[in-house]
Amino acid sequence: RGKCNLAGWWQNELGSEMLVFNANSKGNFSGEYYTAVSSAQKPIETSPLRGSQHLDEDGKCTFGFTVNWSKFSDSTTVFVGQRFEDHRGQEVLKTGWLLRHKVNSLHDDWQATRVGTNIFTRLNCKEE
Ligand SMILES: O=C1C=CC(=NNc2ccccc2C(=O)O)C=C1
Repeated sequence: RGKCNLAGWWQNELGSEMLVFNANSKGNFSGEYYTAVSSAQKPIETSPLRGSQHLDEDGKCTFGFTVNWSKFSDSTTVFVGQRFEDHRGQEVLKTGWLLRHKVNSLHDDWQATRVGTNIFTRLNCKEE
């Protein structure tokens, strides 16, 4: 597992957490996303994520992954980004995302996709 190992626990600035499993030899990985964002205070449930990363050895791999918010709402978020180490050597995932929520008619398609950015940092307190 080279320097670009994304496996483990991450947290974004919204307080959402995700557990990423080890990528296979093709760079494909899966994981579980625990959103801090949900209208109703539903019990924290996990949403599945699936993604793909580059396995370059310099530790600055690019990646993308999709979160299916199946349990919460008929919507999907795709994240795309890159791993960096900051000046303190802390790992950071700089990402952009698109959130698509289901709309009932083609006429509403214009308002169905939101865009934003997220920064994920490692959650060291959690074990595997
Ligand atoms: O039912 C839902 C629907 C959409 C959601 N979007 N979360 C996000 C969308 C973009 C970036 C981060 C998050 C997050 O949850 O951290 C979460 C639960």
